[in-house]
Amino acid sequence: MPNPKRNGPRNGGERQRPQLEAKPGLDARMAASRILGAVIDRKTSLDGMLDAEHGNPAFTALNDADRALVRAILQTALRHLPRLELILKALLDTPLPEGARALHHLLIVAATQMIYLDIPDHSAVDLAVEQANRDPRSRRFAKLVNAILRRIGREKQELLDYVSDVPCMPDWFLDRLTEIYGEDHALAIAAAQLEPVTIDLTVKADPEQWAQKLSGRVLPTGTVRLDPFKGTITALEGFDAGEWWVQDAAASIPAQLFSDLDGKRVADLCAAPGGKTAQLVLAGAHVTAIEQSQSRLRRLSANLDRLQFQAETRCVNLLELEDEQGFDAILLDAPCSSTGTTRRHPDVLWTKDSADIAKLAALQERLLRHAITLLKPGGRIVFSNCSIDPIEGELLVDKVTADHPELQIVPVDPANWHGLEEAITSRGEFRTTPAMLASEGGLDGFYACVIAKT
Ligand SMILES: C[S@@+](CC[C@H](N)C(=O)[O-])C[C@H]1O[C@@H](n2cnc3c(N)ncnc32)[C@H](O)[C@@H]1O
Repeated sequence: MPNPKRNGPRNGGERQRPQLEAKPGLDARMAASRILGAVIDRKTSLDGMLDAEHGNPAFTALNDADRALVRAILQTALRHLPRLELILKALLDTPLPEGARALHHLLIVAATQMIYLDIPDHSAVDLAVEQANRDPRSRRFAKLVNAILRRIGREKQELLDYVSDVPCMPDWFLDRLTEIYGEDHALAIAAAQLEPVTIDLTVKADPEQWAQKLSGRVLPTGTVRLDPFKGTITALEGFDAGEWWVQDAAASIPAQLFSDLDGKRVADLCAAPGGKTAQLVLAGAHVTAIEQSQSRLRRLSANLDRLQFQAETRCVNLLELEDEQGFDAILLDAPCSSTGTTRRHPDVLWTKDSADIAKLAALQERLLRHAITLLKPGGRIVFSNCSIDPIEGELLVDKVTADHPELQIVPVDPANWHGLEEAITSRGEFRTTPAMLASEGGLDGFYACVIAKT
């Protein structure tokens, strides 16, 4: 047999590639495996890789239906990762070779489809075996892939029962939550993030009427929570007319913690994509929206345009912002670990660790200390973020207020928050976790605190 590599291409220099038969759905599964690998092994955040224009090339090359499939596979796989890994471990006589990461990801993707996404077993198995055969790193394991996945098909229910009590979080995070909230609450948070994701709207006016029109209900935050529906959000009544915007119930709390904002000069310091800017404008404030990312600021402006809202926008690093006049009120919704949003962003727990949380807390402390210098005496600042670790919330506020006798926490009045009393701390801060408002389907984890400057 001649060695094609040594002899080189024969027809005028053009290399002949074997034509691989196109298999519907195979490209999507290969993209899902590759992106899963980037999340787990290289700690790359999912959002960027699933961006329609600038995302991972394996994703952007897909049609809309395949993109939706990849999203569903990845969200589901990352939500259930510890259970899926335990199932694979139970089915393997010996562990996979350490470097066989492509094989591991391929098996997780196929198992996700068979166990959690109701894809017919034969189709998932065929495609996974084909995928293994097409990848030189996994080819020699094609028979193993076939055997393991067929067993999953046969023993699905037993396997699900076997892992049903396993919390779907990395150990370091579950340990940290247990330390903060106690074991029961920590396990409730782990369970809550497996619940179906809810869609919440903040409406300009009349939530009851919008809840009726769009088939939803009004939550204690005034948010309209939609019943599960098929279709696209942008096709719903009121979207084009700018009557509402999508915003998780918890994310709507911080901007509601100011008292009268009418006519006040208010800074929204980490503003994009602008959900809270819109609330401040709606409350009658003259808003200056500060955001350091040009592309995110463009998104904020587009969102405000749709809502027919106006705000001054400035693309600047908050740490370099100066303002002689001073603001009457400031909202600082700081960049954080986002550990309260794992229902929607399950990759967070696999791409961040405790060192990231500490780094982000240090950044937030600098941002808060600078924000205080921009506030007029007599003004109020609301500090918030979507982390559920007090290092980024309660403890950080303690540290900063301890150095500033002119700052005091203004307690939130539980009487104004019927149904959410459990989310108000003894000091009067807001502290939601995904395990709260359980009868309504939960909400994101958030921290928010009102601080007055004398
Ligand atoms: C948690 S998001 C804000 C969400 C926003 N408040 C909302 O409700 O739609 C944090 C934002 O802060 C921006 N950011 C981070 N560091 C910043 C800085 N030093 N100066 C200005 N903006 C910053 C990020 O680009 C990001 O858009």
